[in-house]
Amino acid sequence: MSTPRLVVHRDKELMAQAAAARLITKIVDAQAARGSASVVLTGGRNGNGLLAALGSAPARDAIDWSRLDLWWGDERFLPEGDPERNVTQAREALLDGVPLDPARVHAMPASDGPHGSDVDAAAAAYAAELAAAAGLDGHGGVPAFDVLMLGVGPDTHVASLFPELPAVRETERTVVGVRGAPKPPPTRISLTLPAIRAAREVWLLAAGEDKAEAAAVALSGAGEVQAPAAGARGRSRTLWLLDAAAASELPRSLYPPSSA
Ligand SMILES: O=C(O)[C@H](O)[C@@H](O)[C@H](O)[C@H](O)COP(=O)(O)O
Repeated sequence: MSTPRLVVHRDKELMAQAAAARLITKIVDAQAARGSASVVLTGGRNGNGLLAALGSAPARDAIDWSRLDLWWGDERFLPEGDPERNVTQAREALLDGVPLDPARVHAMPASDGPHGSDVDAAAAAYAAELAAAAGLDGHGGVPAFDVLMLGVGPDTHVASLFPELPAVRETERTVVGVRGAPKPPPTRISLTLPAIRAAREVWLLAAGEDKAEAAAVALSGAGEVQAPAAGARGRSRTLWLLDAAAASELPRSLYPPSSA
């Protein structure tokens, strides 16, 4: 697993804009190299802020939207179209404004979909969809994601993997149902750490004072069960994209030289 590298930006707006520019370049390079790109989106304010920044980026249409596969790291298990669903918020922030191939937008099942209220069946269906798309360069039953993005919770959760809860301890399955999540709504679907760690690159987004303690804990050697963000590593790169407020409690030794 790759060692986390940090980039600290002045504020959360600049972090979102810089992360969006970074994502555009990553997608364009992947499409040039392999003909398509595969990205895992995250819910939350930082994740949606990045999508909104991408939508207003001058270079956004350097991306061939028709050759982009989008997946989700987690989803709130709510009815289709619920404003609290991550896919609903992503559509509003960006997706409805760009010419994606609908067949390549892989939303996680809703609670009024074919699996009804059975969140475990819905999670298993998404795992099967990932496995079917894994292909020859897939890894551990999921596609070789070019970038997997994760917002970081104040308690160090990523996706819907919360400290000490069963989902963060999962070592076999790639997708699980989550009940009793401390962040509402309580029922969710989430990629597991094995699925997250199959990604080529994992980018963790942490902006705001309320993430300072989580960043410091996750980057200071905490275990992944106590601090799930600590276990979110990419096969070739792990990048923490922070603003100064979220980086304010990091040990000075962890600060990247450029932001000293
Ligand atoms: O479904 C969700 O709620 C998200 O996927 C969750 O993991 C989020 O990314 C973090 O809680 C950070 O959220 P903020 O960026 O809003 O702080």
